[in-house]
Amino acid sequence: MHADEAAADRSPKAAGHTPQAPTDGNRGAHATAAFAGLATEPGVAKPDPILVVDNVVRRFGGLTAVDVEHVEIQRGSITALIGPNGAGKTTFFNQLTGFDSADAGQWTFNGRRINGLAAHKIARIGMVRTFQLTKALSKLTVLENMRLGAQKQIGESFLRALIPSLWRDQEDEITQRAEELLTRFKLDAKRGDFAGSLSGGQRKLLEMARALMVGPELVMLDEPMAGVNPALTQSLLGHVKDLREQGMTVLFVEHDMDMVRDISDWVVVMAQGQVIAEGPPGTIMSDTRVVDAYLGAHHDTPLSAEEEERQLAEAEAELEAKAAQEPGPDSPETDATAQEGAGR
Ligand SMILES: Nc1ncnc2c1ncn2[C@@H]1O[C@H](COP(=O)(O)OP(=O)(O)OP(=O)(O)O)[C@@H](O)[C@H]1O
Repeated sequence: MHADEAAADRSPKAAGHTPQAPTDGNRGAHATAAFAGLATEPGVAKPDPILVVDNVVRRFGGLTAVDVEHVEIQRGSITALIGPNGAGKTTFFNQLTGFDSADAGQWTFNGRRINGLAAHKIARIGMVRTFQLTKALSKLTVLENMRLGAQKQIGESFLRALIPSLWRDQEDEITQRAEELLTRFKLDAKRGDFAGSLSGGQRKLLEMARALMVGPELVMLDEPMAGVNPALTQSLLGHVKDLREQGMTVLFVEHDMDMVRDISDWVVVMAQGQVIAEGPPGTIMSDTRVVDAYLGAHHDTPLSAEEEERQLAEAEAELEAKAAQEPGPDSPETDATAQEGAGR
């Protein structure tokens, strides 16, 4: 069996779930169409959500880092999760993927409740994530990192331990899949290098490739562009779009608004732990709630030309009045000050 197929067999798709993604190679257009006509309000229901989140709360002492009432992530789409620093995006990712325990809330993946499940179990059923700071193990080679990604996420089965041939077959499959992914991400030439020798961007690629080892349905990327040099930016963007083309759903946290505008079908905005807005990228970027959340202030509407003129004239008059009160350059006071300064 082809390694890709093997991985797919482990996914919930093989367990009977049938995603409604089209197969005509234009999933971007289909994703956009899926959002057409939706209200751009926080918590709006999606036509075919893969992830549904309800009332998730995470507190750190007196600080409520996450307090998300309801959010749905549309299957087969690329959804961006944006918000100012400290909005709670990473903490929210940590709750959903089992890397931290929420104080309250429940969420379902493909209709199955997964709150309370351990991170590796969530990964095994098809929901994986990458980290803001890459977790590649620097003293292991690129290939070993890939293989470890699969092993950790697939886990040890009783049957596998009992039947050595089954074990070897799976080892071969894992290596084959790792090699294929490394080729796809143009890291094959680096397979024997220590992960620690890779550039920031290559590490991001390795992390993304490693996440794909389990054949996931939902890929969650935490700031995929952070620390990536411009030469690799396009390549990374291409890989993210490619995930959607292959039928996966992508949810990513990002500060780079060019990337958000370029690749996302839908944008969810968080501020102070809550979802404050949702909508298509074009609409969201001009939403005053979003602008306010980012700039942390309320803004006046732009000044009219007359008002601008009036305020300028007022400021100039004020400056002139101040200058008239101040001593001139030839005054004795100024000379004394100048001599004082020269002696220091
Ligand atoms: N382990 C922790 N202990 C205490 N406070 C924490 C912890 N993790 C996060 N926080 C706090 O929770 C809030 C949300 O942080 P979080 O990192 O989730 O925000 P973010 O939106 O991902 O920010 P950024 O865009 O800067 O990564 C912040 O005020 C942060 O200081």
